[in-house]
Amino acid sequence: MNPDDLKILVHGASGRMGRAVLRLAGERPGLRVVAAVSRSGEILPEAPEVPVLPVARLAEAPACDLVIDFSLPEAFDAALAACLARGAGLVSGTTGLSERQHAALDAAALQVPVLWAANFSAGVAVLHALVRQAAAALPSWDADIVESHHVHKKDAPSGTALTLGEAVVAGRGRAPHYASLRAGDIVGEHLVQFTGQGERLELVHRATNREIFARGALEAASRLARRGPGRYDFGQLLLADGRI
Ligand SMILES: NC(=O)C1=CN([C@@H]2O[C@H](COP(=O)(O)OP(=O)(O)OC[C@H]3O[C@@H](n4cnc5c(N)ncnc54)[C@H](OP(=O)(O)O)[C@@H]3O)[C@@H](O)[C@H]2O)C=CC1
Ligand SMILES: O=C(O)C1=N[C@H](C(=O)O)C[C@H](O)C1
Repeated sequence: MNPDDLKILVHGASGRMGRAVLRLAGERPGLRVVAAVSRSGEILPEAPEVPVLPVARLAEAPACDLVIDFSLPEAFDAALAACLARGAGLVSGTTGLSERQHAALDAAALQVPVLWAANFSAGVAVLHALVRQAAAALPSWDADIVESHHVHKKDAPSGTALTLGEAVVAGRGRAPHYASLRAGDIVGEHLVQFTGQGERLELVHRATNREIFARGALEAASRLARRGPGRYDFGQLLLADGRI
């Protein structure tokens, strides 16, 4: 893969995130969307010059270096298969994946670079470390994670809530409780709350524009271009020198 001319296929292109990726990809030098895949195969106004294939014709998509996937669990297997068939890397933000699908990501990482992240925002990348630190310092306090999203979101708890829950477990060995709210057009909010006797610690992240996730995924794609096969972590890739 040529890191100065990275050829990208966008999977789940007609969705909220797919369209944001198409809209913003043009801003990034060294990166080119060569095709998009959606269920209908209709040309998308965000990138009218990009050929769009219906999912049934994914195999006909042109060669690419990386697939950026924001779809749904039922569509995800096809995106991963397309990567393996082309020797292309994968940047995926699809949440609600099954254990089998996470195992398939591990297996694919033996052949191609793979980066799956439940959240491509810089703030949540930092929040993980804070949550782990708080959980380790407050092992006897109650831990709860409350996530709020728009009414169209299908999975609950959100992928971010679950990975923040993993940080809680890493810190104190016990899982938190989860609560999910679906309301209006909330882009994505996560509250991690530690409650003791007479005091409460709250760590909150609020996304107010989903373009931050699209920018994060494009940034991940650019950074993955210089890497070989393996499983990569968004936080580690982004915070390689400890800061954004
Ligand atoms: N990691 C992160 O930072 C973020 C992750 N997400 C996650 O990204 C995913 C997409 O979110 P969002 O864009 O809001 O969702 P949308 O529902 O808007 O988009 C989903 C996309 O997947 C396509 N799709 C659905 N079912 C199938 C199928 N059976 N076969 C092929 N394609 C299919 C849809 O096509 P069609 O238009 O035809 O329905 C659409 O293009 C979700 O899992 C969400 O949780 C979201 C934001 C940030
Ligand atoms: O579906 C969404 O919108 C979002 N999904 C991700 C998740 O499940 O955590 C990330 C973000 O919160 C938006």
